[in-house]
Formats: sequence, structure tokens, C-alpha cells
Amino acid sequence: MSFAIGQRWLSHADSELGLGIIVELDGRRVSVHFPAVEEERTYATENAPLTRVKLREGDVLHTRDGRKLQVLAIHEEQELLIYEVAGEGQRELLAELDMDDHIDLATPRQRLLASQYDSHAAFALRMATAQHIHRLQQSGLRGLLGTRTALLPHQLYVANEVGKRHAPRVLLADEVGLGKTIEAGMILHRQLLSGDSRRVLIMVPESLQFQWLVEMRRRFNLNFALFDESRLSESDDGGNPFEDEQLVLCSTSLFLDANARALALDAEWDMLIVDEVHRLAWSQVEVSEDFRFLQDMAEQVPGLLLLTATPEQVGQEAHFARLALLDPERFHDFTAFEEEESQYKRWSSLMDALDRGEDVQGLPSDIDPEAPSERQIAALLDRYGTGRVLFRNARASVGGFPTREMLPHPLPMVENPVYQNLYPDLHVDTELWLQEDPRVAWLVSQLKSLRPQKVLVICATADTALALESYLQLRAGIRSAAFHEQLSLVERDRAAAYFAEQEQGAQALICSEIGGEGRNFQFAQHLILFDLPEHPDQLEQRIGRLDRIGQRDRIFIHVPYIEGSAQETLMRWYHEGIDLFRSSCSAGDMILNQFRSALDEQLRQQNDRFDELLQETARFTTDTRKELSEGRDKLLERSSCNTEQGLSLGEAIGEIEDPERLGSFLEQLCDVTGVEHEEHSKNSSVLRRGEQELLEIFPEVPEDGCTVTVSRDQALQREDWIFLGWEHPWMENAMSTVLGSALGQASVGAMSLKGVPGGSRLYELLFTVSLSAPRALGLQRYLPLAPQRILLDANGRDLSKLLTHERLNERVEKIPRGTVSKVVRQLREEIETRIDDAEQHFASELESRQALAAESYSEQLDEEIARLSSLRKVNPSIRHEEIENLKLRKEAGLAALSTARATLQGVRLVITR
Ligand SMILES: Nc1ncnc2c1ncn2[C@@H]1O[C@H](COP(=O)(O)OP(=O)(O)OP(=O)(O)O)[C@@H](O)[C@H]1O
Repeated sequence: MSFAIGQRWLSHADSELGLGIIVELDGRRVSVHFPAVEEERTYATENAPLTRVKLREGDVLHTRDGRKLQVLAIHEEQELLIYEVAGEGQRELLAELDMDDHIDLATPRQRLLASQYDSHAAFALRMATAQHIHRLQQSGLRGLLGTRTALLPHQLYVANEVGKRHAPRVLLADEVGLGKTIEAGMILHRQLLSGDSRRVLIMVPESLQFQWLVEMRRRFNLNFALFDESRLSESDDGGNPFEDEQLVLCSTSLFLDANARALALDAEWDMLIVDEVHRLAWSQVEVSEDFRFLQDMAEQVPGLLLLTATPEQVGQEAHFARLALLDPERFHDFTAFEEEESQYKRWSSLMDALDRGEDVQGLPSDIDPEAPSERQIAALLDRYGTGRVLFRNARASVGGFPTREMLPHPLPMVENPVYQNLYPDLHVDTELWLQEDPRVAWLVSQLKSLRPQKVLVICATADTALALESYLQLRAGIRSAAFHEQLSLVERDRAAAYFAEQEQGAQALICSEIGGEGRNFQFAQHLILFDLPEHPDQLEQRIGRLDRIGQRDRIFIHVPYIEGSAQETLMRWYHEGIDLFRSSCSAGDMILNQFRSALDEQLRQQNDRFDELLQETARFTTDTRKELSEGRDKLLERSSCNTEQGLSLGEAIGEIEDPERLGSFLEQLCDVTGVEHEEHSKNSSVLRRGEQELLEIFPEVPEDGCTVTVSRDQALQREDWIFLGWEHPWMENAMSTVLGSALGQASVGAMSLKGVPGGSRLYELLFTVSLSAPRALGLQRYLPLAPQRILLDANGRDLSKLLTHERLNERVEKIPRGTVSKVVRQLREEIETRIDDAEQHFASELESRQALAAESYSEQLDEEIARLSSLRKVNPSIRHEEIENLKLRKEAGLAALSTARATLQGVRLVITR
């Protein structure tokens, strides 16, 4: 050891002392001052437990004044080191004396050379963590793991297709109750975990705010901040309150206020999600304020998910307007769009032929005839079919829904002609109406006879719901609750919760139309349609409250009506004309448009043309359904779900989640870091904070512990347990804490190895890849950060295949601390050389991986560029700059890919006995 005054050394016997400075030398003794603890120690120069601290190029130097600077070059002057570092905008020279006294040895190399090593278990944990992170990343299922949801193929397909897109823009239009909220949650989860999105705004009707908040939290561990007017008026620093939170949920009605709109537009978002988007009114004559706001947001926010079960509820043009928000390049001309629809059947049969591997005629000229058939089909769907932005799964193709039974309840006519109306209660004094309308008395007796079964009652207006509920409650002694727009949000949620309560809850929930959208009431089997809505899609929405995922039993739809009234007319038109009570229909708007005036005439006064209307409607419905099922719906089915793929995604998720593997990793994590754990039952355990934790991996574990499960099935049954899946924030945090810490970065041990002389050295090294690129480029998916392990002997021979990491783990033993520092000191040069070798080896391997990544990245962008160029031929609004932008993006991505670096994560030195 050669000492000089002013050099920085570290005591490997006592690293708590921090970084020392040699202050005195007298030949046989060396004195070191440790400023961090204000102590001075004197050692014999021969065997001082000291390690010289020498940073290397690329290391980070911590200065006394708290800066972290990268070392660019190292110079030596009179045995003292001078570091050339990257200062602010310029190079700076720093003497080693300027280094921070509280040393944090940041690299495995530094730690090994300073004999700052950890147990083999810690090294193995580090290795396992890096490998799991990579396994999860590489699975292509990021974001779909660890959510508290059943693995339903149609949802997985959509979530996977959309979630992997960069800044996805889609309309999720599955029929009612198929789980659009869950699909949106999965897509969002995936985007958040991949880093593609960070700032997200969800806009939902006021009545659905709480439901969304809860679903996001309990199924995806996403904590959204609920914003209302009062939250908007308080900002920490007078800035934009939307900027205070990353995940914001609010009611669409918040944006009736111009200031709220301005603030939302002013904030930066990565993704916007809008539920029940058909409610934002659009018409050719008048675009509502809130739709205009949506247009402004859509132009600004890269990711956009619009949700509606009834996309055509307010007409084809409004549907088109929403598609245009998502993909203005593709949907720019409504007339052309209508014309396209007439060609759907043709394209559908062309795709079928491609599927069958036939040689097809009539492929459009912009579709590459040489491309593989699945690429041709995707391009056809996108450019000529329903587009790549629309996803609509149908109940019929998803399957598994219970049957619906329609029970009409005719009631005698009342003398007063008002009762001929669809909604007589709007025309009579409430008190009188409650007494006169036979449906009220019928409702009371029906509820009594259905007791104790839960019954959802839906009527058109809040006033009707209010009157009925108080009547049932006060005069008929029926436990009920009301749910309508005149109640506050809290009151509404309280009512829904009261209804959901099994034992003590309300038997009936009386809702206005707002209870007919989005809400989950599948625990009930009886639906009473106290009156009927005027649009078939609204009826579909109402029935969808019960007939949705999670409904296990047959559902009964009761329809009371006054004989001879408009109520009967409408009921028969829905029932006999469209068969809507028993099966869902995606052509509701089209059918209504076709017969609107004839139906209105019959609703005013039924006449002898009614039977004809019923027959015509039935015929039209059958024809339209057939037409759609061969054209549009078939295309939609093709683009919205591939059940086979959905099923195999589910299987792949099951395999990767593997509760057994997760359970043993959790045990390893807890054992090494010192978190207490105790088995609760198969796949579940109780976690408690340890008294002496080496690392704080689970800071959120409460004082008195918590029960966690590693199984998705168990998590679905036990909502009170934490589903500690691979992607749970605790698990993600634990894994990144392990890799971000020094734990397990260096380890030293001994083992006997047959045929290998004692005193031989083995170096086991682990590398990961780091890439610093703007996240908007979405490059991570092209260059997964695969960890690489290599095992070298003292001469640099690669023994990785001969001796696996697992075998080494089993056989390696501890060496006494004193011996380690002696050995490390002697081997200093060899250690450095082997690490250098391995670094070079991985740098060149990384190069080939970068080349592969660049290839697939280019391919993807070239396809985008080709798509846009082809669309530009038919859509003049696509600007040349948009194509140029994509080209620039491609260049930027390729440049960023080339900056990837291999990082040494851990090194283990093993000496043979
Ligand atoms: N994968 C799943 N696992 C468990 N529960 C699910 C799953 N998908 C949906 N559900 C449940 O099914 C119900 C319907 O889901 P969701 O509310 O997302 O449907 P939706 O398509 O948005 O319905 P609507 O058209 O009525 O708005 C909800 O109670 C939801 O929690």
C-alpha cells in the first residue's frame, strides 16, 4: 500500500466512518481523519484495513456541496487524484479532497474493491430481482398482470391490442356490461407501467365518479384524485390545480365552467378517458360546449379512450364525429364513411378468403399484394373497414350470459285520458297520480310478492323516482331507496350501497334514467321497467344494469303498462318489432330512424296500421341484423376480439403470474431484507415490518401487519386481502428498491470444485441495460432490459454454461471478513481486469441487440409512415408535415436507441478451496 497525505481511503473494517483523509504518515503508521464522524484513527501501514477510493470514468462523484457529477477523466498528480467531471455546462477539475465524506459506494466494482460485500443470499436476491423484472418486461404482458380481474378473453384481447400502442386513441364500444371500464383500466395500467403515460384525466358522468374511483383502486391499485369545483379552487401555490396530481378523475359536468375548461386545457396530459361519451351532445346544427371542449382536448392529448355501449344512440353522424376525434386522418368525410359502410360486406368476404389462404382478386392498390395475409387483413380493416380505433364486442360473441325473460303486466285503463300517454305522471298532480295510476299499486304488490329478492326499478325522470320511492317507503312499508340526479353524489352512492347490502339493505332501488347507465347491479335478478325510454339504446342500457358480467342467474324484466295506452304501443314495438327485451340489438338507432314518424303516429293514437308497422319493423330488424352480421358486425368482431388470442393471453398471464414462483420470491425478498412473514394459508401470508430491516421494501405494510395473497383467484374472492401480484405497486417498489440499492452488489465466498485446484478464482457478474430516451418515443418495448450473467475464471475464460448461478448458490460458502479484505487487496488488479473484460463483452453484445431493436422500431414506423402516406391520397387534410414528423420521430428513436448502456449490477468473487 502506498499512502500519501491528502488521499482518500475507506476503512473496510468499519464503513460507518465514511471516507477518510490521510493526515499523517510516519513510515510505519498512517493516521486517517474521518470528517463524517469527526474521528481520527491510526493504523500500522502494513495491514491497515483501508481501501483506496479511486473513481473510474463514468462513475458519479458526490461533492461536499451536495452535487453529483459524472467523472469524465482521471488525472494523478503527486499521488493525488484529480477528477475531471461534467459540471454545469462545462468540464471542471476536482481534487479528491472535494469528495463527499459520507461515501456511498455506488458501483459493484467499488464495493468489491473496498471489501464492502453482502451475503450470498443478497447477491442471489439481486440476481433474481433483475431476472424477474426482465421476465415480466419481456412477457409482453406488462400491465395485465396483478390486476384484480378475471381473465376474460375479449377484454384481454382489447387491452393487449390497445395497451401496447403508443398513445392509443380508441373508442371502446363493447355492448353494455361487457366490462369497458375494466378494459380501459387495463389499457391505462399498461400505459402507466410502461411509462408511456403518466398524467391521466378521466371524465365520467357525475353518477359514475365513485364507481370509477373504486374500480380503479381495488382492481388496478390506481389512486385517482377526485376533482370537483372546490378542489379546483384550491391550489398549493396558486398554479394550475390540475398540475398538482398525476391521476385525476372528475365529472364531465365540471367542465360546464369555462375556467375549469381553460385549466384542463392548460395542463399537460398523456391520456384522456371519457366514459358514456355519447352524452356529450353533437349534432350537425349545434355542437355542445362540452363536445367542443372534448374536441379541444382531443387535439392536445396524445392518448384518448372514449367509452360508450351505444355509440349510435345519438345518431350515425355523432358517432362519426367521435371517430374523427380519435383518428382525423382516417375519418374525415361523413359521406365517404357512409359509402364505405355499403362496401363492408365485400371487404368482409375478401378477408375471409385471405383467411382461407386463397388467391384473392380485387385487393385495393394500396395494399401490398406480397404482404402476409394477416398484415393485408389489418390494413384492409383499418383503411376500408371499421378502422383500427373502434372496438365493439357483442354479447352474442362473448357468450356466457344468462337468459332474459320478459314478463309483460297489462293493467286496466283509467278513465282519465292522460293515462293514454307514455308518461302520465308528467301531466297529473303527483298525489292524484299515485292514487290513480294502476302501475303504482301493481308495483307495491309485485315488490311484496318478490320479497326478499332485490329489485331494480327504473323510470324516466327523477320526479317519478322520487314520488315512487317516498310512496313505497312511507305508505307501503317497503324498504327502498331512490337514485336520481337531484340527489348529491354522496347520497346517490349511499343509496346504491344500501341497495347492495344483502341482509339489512333496501329491497328496491328506484332509479331515474341515470341509474340506467354504467352502474353495476348484477346482484339483482329482477328489473322493473316502470315506464319505457324513447330510444332503443336506452332500453338496452337499462337492461344492461343486471344483464352484465357477474350475473349468474336468469334475469326477469317486468314491464307494467296500461292497456290501450302509448305504453302498450311502445312495449309491443320494442318487443314484437325489435325483440329487444330478450336479445340485444346493435341496430337500435338505425331501426328507430327508419320508423320514427310511423311510430310517433302510433304513440299519439294507435290505429289499424299498427300491426303493419310491427311486421315491417320486424322484417327490417331481421334484414338489418343479417346485413350487419355479414358486414359491419362481422368486421367489428374480427377487429375487436380474437378469442383464440384472448384465451392464450389468459394462459400466458396465468403462467407468468405463477403463484408458486411469486410466493417463493416474496419469501426470498422478506428473508433477505428482514420483513417478517408468516404463512396464512396456501398462497397467502401475513406480512409485518421487521425490527431490523436491511432495506425498506414494503414501507406501506401497516403496524399490525396485513394479509397478502399471490393468487389472482384468491384475490377475486377475498377483496379484503392485498393481491401482491408482480405488478402491485408494493412489489414494483420492492424490486426497484433492491436493484436501486447497494444490497447484493458485491459478494465474496468459497467453494470446492472437483478438478479445480484450490485458490482458483471465479467471477460471476450481472449486467443490465439502461436506456435514457424521452419516454414519448416509447423505445423500452424495443430494447428490453435483459439482465446478462457471465462467469469468468481468473484468466477470463467464460464458464457461464458450465456452472449455473443456481449451482453456485447451492455450493458457495462464507469466508471470514478478515480473509476477504486480504484476498481482495491481493487480487485488486485481477478483479479490475475481469470486470473490464466483462464490460467490454457486454458492450459488444449490446450492440447487436441495439441493431435488432433498431430494425423492429424502423419497421413499425415505416408501416405508420406508409399508412399515413396512403391515407393522404384520399384525405387531403393529412398534412405533409405529419408524415415528416413521423420520419423525424423515427430518426430520434434510432439515435436514442444507440445511447443504451450496459450497467454492472453485481459481482461475486468465488475462491475455490
Ligand atoms: N374481468 C373482470 N373481472 C371481474 N369483474 C369484472 C370483469 N370485467 C367486468 N367486471 C365487472 O362486470 C361489471 C361490468 O363491467 P363494466 O362496468 O366495466 O362494464 P361496462 O361495459 O363499462 O358497462 P356499461 O356498458 O354498463 O357502462 C362490473 O361490475 C365489473 O366490475
